[in-house]
Amino acid sequence: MTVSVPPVPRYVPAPTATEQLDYADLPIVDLSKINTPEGKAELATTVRDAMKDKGFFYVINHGLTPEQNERIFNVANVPLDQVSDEEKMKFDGKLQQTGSYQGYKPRQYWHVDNGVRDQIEHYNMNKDLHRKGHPNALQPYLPELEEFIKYNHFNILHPLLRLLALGMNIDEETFIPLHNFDRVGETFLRFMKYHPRSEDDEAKTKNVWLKGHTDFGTVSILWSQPVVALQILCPDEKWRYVNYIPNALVINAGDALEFLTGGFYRATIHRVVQPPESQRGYPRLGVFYFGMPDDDVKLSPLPDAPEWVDRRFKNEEAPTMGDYRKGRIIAYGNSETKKVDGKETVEVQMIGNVLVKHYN
Ligand SMILES: O=C(O)CCC(=O)C(=O)O
Ligand SMILES: [Fe+2]
Repeated sequence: MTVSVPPVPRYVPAPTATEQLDYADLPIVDLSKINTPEGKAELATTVRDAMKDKGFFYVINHGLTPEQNERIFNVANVPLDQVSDEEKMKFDGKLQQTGSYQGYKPRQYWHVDNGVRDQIEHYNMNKDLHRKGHPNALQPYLPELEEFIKYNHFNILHPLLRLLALGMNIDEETFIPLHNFDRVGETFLRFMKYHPRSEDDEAKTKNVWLKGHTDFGTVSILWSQPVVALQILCPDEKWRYVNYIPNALVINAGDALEFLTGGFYRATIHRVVQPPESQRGYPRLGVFYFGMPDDDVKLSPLPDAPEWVDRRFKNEEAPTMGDYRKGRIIAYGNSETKKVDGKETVEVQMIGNVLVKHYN
């Protein structure tokens, strides 16, 4: 980091889980290999296969040190822990009115299941940090957050988008102009805290903290943290845990990448459940960078994309990223979903012309 780093209270996460759990077997991508032509070619194949076969993979050697990682989790805790409820209300993002993730999402904003509402709080910052104001406690950290956002954008998101394009045998720059840093778009940084829940809530939701969903952008970057609770829906229809690798990133594709590539890459379904016994009673703090195309990008398959097998809409009906993300954000956890015949656990809703599924 080149900016000054003022002191920050330490965030101590839960201890590592002691249980043997059913973990998804996910590939590990060493991003430092991208710096040579041979390494880059090798990574393009690895990333393509990982995304197509598993839908999720880890990234290591992304260039930030374990100390920088620890620092960002300390800073992430500030807007959640060091800001009064009154000030939080002032910076409420009112997502379901604005269709935009900027500001706070308070607890109990979404319906999970059987009348139970969520216990998740987050603070979201647009890639352009200066588009909105921020709580007082966060002010000293804005310069380093700006650096962190740029790091995620240019040193992680863009390189991954290049590898994903190379993996399709198309021009490696294909996705880059769609993910401009300076254009209007929703790509954002999220600090997210899951608070422990009552036994009653766990029973009524069958331990589901965040319902199964696909992300709506192109590439989601999760900064790995120790509380094991994220699960992915595997091809054999079993939910498996994503394991914790210190200072790794967990990467997955969202709807916009599926739409732009005509289904070459598919958005992966994932959810968050109650952590195992050894980590119960602890909060779960997460740091995420959600990449998505600029608002005006039309999400129809690119000219170079292969024939779309499980087509989600006609090309001429493709939404723009702006309209699609607004629709998804406004509807999430708030509007009616319909159970799919014969499948108790799958619910659907229409976002414009796009059928979206939710899973329990
Ligand atoms: O908390 C996690 O690990 C995943 C969160 C998530 O899926 C999301 O915010 O879209
Ligand atoms: Fe997600």
